[in-house]
Amino acid sequence: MLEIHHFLKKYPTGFHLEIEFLKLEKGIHLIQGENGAGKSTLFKAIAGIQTYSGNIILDHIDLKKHPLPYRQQVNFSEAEPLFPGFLSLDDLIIFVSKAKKATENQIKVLKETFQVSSFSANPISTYSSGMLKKTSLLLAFLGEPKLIILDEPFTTIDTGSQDFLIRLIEQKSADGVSFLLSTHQKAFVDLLSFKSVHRLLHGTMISHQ
Ligand SMILES: Nc1ncnc2c1ncn2[C@@H]1O[C@H](COP(=O)(O)OP(=O)(O)OP(=O)(O)O)[C@@H](O)[C@H]1O
Repeated sequence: MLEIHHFLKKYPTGFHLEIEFLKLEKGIHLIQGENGAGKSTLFKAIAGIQTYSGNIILDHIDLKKHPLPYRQQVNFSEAEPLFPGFLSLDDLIIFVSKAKKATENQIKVLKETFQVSSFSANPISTYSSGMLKKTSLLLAFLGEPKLIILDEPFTTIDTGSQDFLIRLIEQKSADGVSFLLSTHQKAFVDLLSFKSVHRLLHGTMISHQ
């Protein structure tokens, strides 16, 4: 499904993340690591919003050679999402649905699932942190991605929302969608069945299974 070759990302601060080779088969994958280990850096690169050296390939599509078809297949919810405050979730749904080719029915189901209808027409500047997180998570499920990257998806959302997010991930995974997840919350590691688990340690990746 996803292959990474000769990956290198260096920041001016001196931090560098290096992955010689990584192959992830279809399934749910966990990336662990302490604060600052490089998880978000890796996720942003795989999502196509971070420069890097090397190659990232999803189902034979190289991100650098074919950025548009690649990005059509990969959705990303950031750990701390930022959106223009004057837009509403409904505005973002219209924009992202066009880019990701989401159907009206899918939008309706996702709005019901994430229970966002009470605030989705309001400007994002008025959202609580949980509403903002739901906004980012909902957008990550739009369209027909092959890979959904969820960086710390369980933070700030309430326990009911955490439960339905687990179910949604399992359901989408059963439909053939792969996931790349990070979480500092151990309880969720035990709730999902991971195909592989990897740990980043000072910019180096150690694979456990
Ligand atoms: N834009 C940037 N410019 C310079 N350094 C950065 C930048 N973004 C991240 N870093 C550095 O890269 C390293 C890895 O950061 P990253 O956000 O990828 O870690 P993380 O594993 O996601 O951490 P956390 O668990 O705290 O979210 C850190 O040392 C951080 O300071």
